Amino acid sequence: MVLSLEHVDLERGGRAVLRDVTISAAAGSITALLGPSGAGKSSVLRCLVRLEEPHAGRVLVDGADVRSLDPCGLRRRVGLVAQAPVMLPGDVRANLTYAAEDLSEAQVRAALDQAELAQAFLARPAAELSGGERARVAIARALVRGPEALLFDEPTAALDPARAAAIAELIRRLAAVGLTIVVTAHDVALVQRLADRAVLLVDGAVVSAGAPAEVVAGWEAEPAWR
Ligand SMILES: Nc1ncnc2c1ncn2[C@@H]1O[C@H](COP(=O)(O)OP(=O)(O)OP(=O)(O)O)[C@@H](O)[C@H]1O
Repeated sequence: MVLSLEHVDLERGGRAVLRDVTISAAAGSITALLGPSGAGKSSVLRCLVRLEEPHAGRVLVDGADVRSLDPCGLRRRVGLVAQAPVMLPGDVRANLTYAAEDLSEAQVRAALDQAELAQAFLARPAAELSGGERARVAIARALVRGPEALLFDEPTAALDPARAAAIAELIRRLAAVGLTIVVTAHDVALVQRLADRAVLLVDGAVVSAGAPAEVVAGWEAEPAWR
């Protein structure tokens, strides 16, 4: 699935959050959105699943304007893994199937496998999970409907380096099976290790886009952005 924003302007409370943003993420690739806090990275993800409506421009999923798609159908095809995933009371199974009683056992087990969690986790109380395990449950939850793309908001921000590396490898494997991935990050090491392409956003505008090493070098050369 190809995800794109074309000349998107987004405002909140009369303030410009995204300014003429054009981004395209190729099928089966990993695109990293890099930039300072408040640059608009999460807002790009929110536009892609239509949690935000741009004031100008278009958001396209495989060439179709998201406004022409049923929002529930869109969110089945494009999964969002939030920055601080909320675990609901109950066990991991309940966390995977809430508001989705029609899911089959096979779908639940496949999502757990893809998130590289043992099936025994299904019966574990979600409240008892470690940070890394929660991250994987959140990924399984986003995978359970068989999406074509996954959006990650700072997937490794709360994890220690070893767990962060493991989640980065998992994201790589998901792209390798064809999922289109867009990930927001502050962490330049993660961007370089993970992404096929990087986009630097500053104050709501795209400042540079291209090979991760080049985009990161531009970011590091400008201390005011960090
Ligand atoms: N619910 C909201 N209401 C009003 N303004 C908001 C809201 N959420 C975010 N903003 C503002 O929109 C701008 C972009 O926020 P966004 O979360 O997209 O940035 P970000 O680059 O993802 O930042 P971070 O790295 O800190 O998560 C910021 O100035 C932020 O203060």
